[in-house]
Amino acid sequence: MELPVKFKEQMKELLQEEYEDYLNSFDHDRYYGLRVNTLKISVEEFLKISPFKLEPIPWTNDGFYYSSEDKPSKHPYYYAGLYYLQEPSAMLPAQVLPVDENDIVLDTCAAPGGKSTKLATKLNHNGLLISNDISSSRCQGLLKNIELFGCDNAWVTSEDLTNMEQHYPETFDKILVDAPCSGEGMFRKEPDLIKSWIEKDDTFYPPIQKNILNAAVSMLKPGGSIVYSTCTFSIHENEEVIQDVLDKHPDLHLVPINKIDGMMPGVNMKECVRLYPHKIKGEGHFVALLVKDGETKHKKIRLEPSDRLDDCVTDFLRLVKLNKGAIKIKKDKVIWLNSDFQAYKGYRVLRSGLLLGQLKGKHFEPSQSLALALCPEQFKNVLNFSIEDERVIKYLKGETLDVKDLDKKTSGWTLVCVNNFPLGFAKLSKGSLKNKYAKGWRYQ
Ligand SMILES: C[S@@+](CC[C@H](N)C(=O)[O-])C[C@H]1O[C@@H](n2cnc3c(N)ncnc32)[C@H](O)[C@@H]1O
Repeated sequence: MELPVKFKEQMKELLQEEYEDYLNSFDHDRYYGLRVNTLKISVEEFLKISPFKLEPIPWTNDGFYYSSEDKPSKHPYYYAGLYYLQEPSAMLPAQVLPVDENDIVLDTCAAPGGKSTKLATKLNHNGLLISNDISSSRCQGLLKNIELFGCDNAWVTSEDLTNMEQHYPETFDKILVDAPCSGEGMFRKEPDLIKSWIEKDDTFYPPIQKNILNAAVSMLKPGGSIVYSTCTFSIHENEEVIQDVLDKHPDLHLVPINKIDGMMPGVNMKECVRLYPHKIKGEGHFVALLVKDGETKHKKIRLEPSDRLDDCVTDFLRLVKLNKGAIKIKKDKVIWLNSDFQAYKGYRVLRSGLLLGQLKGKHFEPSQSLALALCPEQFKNVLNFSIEDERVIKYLKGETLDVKDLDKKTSGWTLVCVNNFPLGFAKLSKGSLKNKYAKGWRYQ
């Protein structure tokens, strides 16, 4: 891999005698990481059923290295949302943010959802997660990952963060800013980033990062915490951005992040963490944790009453045991809400809570997101395949299946599971399974 001369000079100045070790890290393959979805399964239970050989990632409680020969994205457990595939160093920022279960959390630059899905596991179905990203195309992937993970307490929104600032002063208990950056830390994993690094000089990202972080800080409640992270080494995009926000907000201070073996402090900012590929088993990253002076208070949630529901929705809901919340109709969509968070006019909201399903004329079709947010005990009719059953992949491909050997009696809406983990819905009739697995989610 040919690194740009200017980049090499910068790294030499930054790393001094360690520079050669850094260059040698390019001779080593990148590392592959998987993070267990503790909304669906404990780490302990996952390790018992894991089809892959896993080795713990030292800085997370739920992350593991897997081998490049394994293909976890092709396994039915991936389709059941049991894990997220994430570069190991990228697991650190959300791990560091101290989320409490009833917090209102904002993930400012969230797509495709690596860190949001971790924040959702920390909330454990409580509180509220606002997962936002300026790019509406990247938000489609974010939405799918939020749904696959079975998050029922998340909003997915697509807004320039600096537009949100004036509408939500001191609103969020915890905020993550995983800022857009020049990506120097990912050159080994994604060599294509080198091209865009050459095109943009080092004055491009810092003003964007400073604007995003300062906007985020103004939306943070007193007593709240904020994590700023990038996957780059540039001091202009890391320590200088932190210094700028500290200068502008005297009520903000840095909190030291525990350094595990191989983690380095920030440059003249010992509280922060720098991850280098020659020091740890992962790619390059920077993480800072900041706290705003004061005391956070959780306000009591006042849910609006549910809307009047069509008979077809009421009939379907007799099959489901939902947790406490309000059911709202938005055009043809039926949504379950557990928060009283309000959107301002013009705020682009892709999802506000859990999509239960859609009205199609006089019929109600339950959604893929509902199936993934349930556990089998919450649905009346369940059809469970064993992990070895070849019909699992056929179901994920959208095929109609003969299931007489498993169930001859059930008719109507059925939750299809693998090893008791929901995959999607089907309609059963006399042992024949009419597939309702969402088209855009199918196995390829
Ligand atoms: C490093 S990526 C985020 C990765 C994500 N946090 C994850 O873990 O999967 C940075 C993101 O910032 C978004 N972004 C850039 N400028 C933004 C802005 N002004 N407001 C909100 N999001 C922005 C980009 O679209 C991009 O998806």
